[in-house]
Amino acid sequence: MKTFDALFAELSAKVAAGTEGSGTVEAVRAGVHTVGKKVVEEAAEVWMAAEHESSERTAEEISQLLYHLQVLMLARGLSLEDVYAHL
Ligand SMILES: N=c1c2ncn([C@@H]3O[C@H](COP(=O)(O)OP(=O)(O)OP(=O)(O)O)[C@@H](O)[C@H]3O)c2ncn1[C@@H]1O[C@H](COP(=O)(O)O)[C@@H](O)[C@H]1O
Repeated sequence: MKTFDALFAELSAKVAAGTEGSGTVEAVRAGVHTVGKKVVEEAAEVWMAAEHESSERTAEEISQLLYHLQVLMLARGLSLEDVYAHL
């Protein structure tokens, strides 16, 4: 099972390598404005799933929000440590 840290390491490596065919690389190239809108969209989907859908659907939407938050971190050049420092 993939963890938050393992996903971030995977995405960081893809962005650093500029891996062609990677949706993450494409999203980071699109920039903070585009990724930020996706974060807001995914957050709304988490809210709706939590209120109206199953626990499994909610967990799935949360996983997508976590992914898009990591893409936003990469687009801003933030590390896990930058964020963990505030937890
Ligand atoms: N965990 C994820 C992940 N979660 C969500 N997403 C993206 O978020 C989208 C889901 O958003 P929506 O629910 O809005 O679905 P959608 O409306 O059909 O998607 P869009 O039309 O908005 O792209 C998916 O289509 C993926 O593009 C993810 N994309 C990639 N990953 C993981 O990231 C890693 C690297 O992926 P690549 O960069 O694509 O190689 C791999 O381990 C993947 O499993």
